[in-house]
Amino acid sequence: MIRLLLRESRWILLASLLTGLGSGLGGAGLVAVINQALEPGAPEGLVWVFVGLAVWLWAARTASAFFLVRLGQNVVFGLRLKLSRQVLAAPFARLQALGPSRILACLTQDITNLAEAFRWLPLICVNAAMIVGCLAYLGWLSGPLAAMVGAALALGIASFRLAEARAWRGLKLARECDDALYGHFHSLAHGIKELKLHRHRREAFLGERLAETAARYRHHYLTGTGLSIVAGNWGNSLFYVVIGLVLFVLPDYQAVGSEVLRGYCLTILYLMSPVGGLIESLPVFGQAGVALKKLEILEQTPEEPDNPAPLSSRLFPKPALLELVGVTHRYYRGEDERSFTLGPINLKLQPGELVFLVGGNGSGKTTLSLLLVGLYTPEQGEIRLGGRRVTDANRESYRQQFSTVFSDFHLFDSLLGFQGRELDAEARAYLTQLRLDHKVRIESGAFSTLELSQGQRKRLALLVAYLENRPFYIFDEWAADQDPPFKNIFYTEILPTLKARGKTVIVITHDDSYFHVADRCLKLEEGQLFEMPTAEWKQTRAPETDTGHDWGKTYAEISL
Ligand SMILES: Nc1ncnc2c1ncn2[C@@H]1O[C@H](COP(=O)(O)OP(=O)(O)OP(=O)(O)O)[C@@H](O)[C@H]1O
Repeated sequence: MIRLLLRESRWILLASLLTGLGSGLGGAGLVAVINQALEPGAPEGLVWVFVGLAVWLWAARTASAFFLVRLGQNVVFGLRLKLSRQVLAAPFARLQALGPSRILACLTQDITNLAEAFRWLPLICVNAAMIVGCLAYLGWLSGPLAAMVGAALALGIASFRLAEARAWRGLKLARECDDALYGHFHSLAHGIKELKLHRHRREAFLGERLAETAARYRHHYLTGTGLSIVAGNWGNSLFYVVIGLVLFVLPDYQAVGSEVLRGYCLTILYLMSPVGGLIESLPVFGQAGVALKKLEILEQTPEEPDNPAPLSSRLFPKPALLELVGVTHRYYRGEDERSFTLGPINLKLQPGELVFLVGGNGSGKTTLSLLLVGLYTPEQGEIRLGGRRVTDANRESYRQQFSTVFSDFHLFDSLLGFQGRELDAEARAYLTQLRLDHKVRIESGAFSTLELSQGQRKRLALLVAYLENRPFYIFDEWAADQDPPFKNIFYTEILPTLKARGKTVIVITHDDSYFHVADRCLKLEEGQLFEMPTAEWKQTRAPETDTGHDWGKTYAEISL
């Protein structure tokens, strides 16, 4: 963590450490002054030294705390952005393997634990400086007495180190439970309907899952922090042993004189507060250490090369032929489970082609679409666009050729990443066409609401895809949530219009009554891709539906 701090801003750190040290030494000086004031015949001007030291202590403590809190927040801010960037730069398959719960736990819990440690950091510095100052004063009072206190401190530290490994293990196990807890909270938030409607399921979820994991967390956390507290307090109590020894057991030390003994006892009692503060902070730092280790999972995730080329200098020609040559993708799972392999896939998609992709559940349609858009990297074979091979160096640019609405799409509350003065007007025209104008308004690129039905949300996602205006479109079962009139509009107006604009459109669908709309129908069976014979799908007829709509005309009017 210190390395992290140093990297962020070594000058603020240095300033805060110096002021922390100053405040600690000021505290020790204050004890010396108090001790002197208690002696008969204390010098007259001592009161001004006392006032000066008190003011200095206040100023140094405030400055040190201010510097370190600021530094801590800088680090937390930097870490939040850095880790979010790292998540965005990690390969999609790796993020899928990590799972959302682990990523969320890192981005929230671990950063919070680090922030908590930074909150404690100023106190640690002040306390450490105070301990050093008090020890120096003790040394000045009596060398042998200071050696005894030093020995008690060393014994305390050694016993803490003995317990530390087990304490660390407890905190680490507690942190592992965090990942599972986030998974349960995710189920709680997203499965609320299913849990409310089924009493036994709800009780099993609460009792067997959530409570069990939360109890495991509590057990490991208490083991971790409990050991730190016991070992730390044992170290602190050693000071009483030292005071008792000197006052009642070792007569030689009584020979040093009552003033020295009083100063000695006073300083030790004063010393116990900073030592106690240090002990209290140890579990917090233990947790921060565990958090840093966990964050390494994200930090060590390989990054995809970022291609900063502006969109105007696209690497791929338009319109372009998209080719998949011997492309495969495999999901690796546990030894005992059957793994799924897609491909080898050989496929050519011409510009302006409208292609339907069909197949049973689990046949590999979504996997193929993830390969097509460049979110998965082919394990074997290659993808070519306009004759140019897609590689790590140009994959980022390649992905910018696709507009998608996946079945698990996400809607942002505004048109992020879009520019242009006509944006609102264009978006509003589409809202009207998508029959959403009575539900959603768009102001400065922001949607007034996302509280919509699933079918309406999908229409909004379609609107975003339209505005993107890219050469390739992929819709994953888009029409599944649409009412019959709008399903008809989608297949008979929206898709042909996109085709007419020269877009290559891939539609994953089970709507066999609309297959005739397509130029080609591809079928996936257990990861193998076939071209369906035209006779099998060209005869299909759409159900009679009056839409009262002319999408093609509107689309042309809005003119992307
Ligand atoms: N992230 C993953 N990890 C491991 N296996 C996966 C993963 N995603 C999908 N699979 C497996 O790959 C196979 C193909 O899945 P895919 O989602 O591509 O099918 P699909 O044709 O889109 O199915 P559906 O019509 O149900 O959406 C399935 O057997 C599935 O179990």
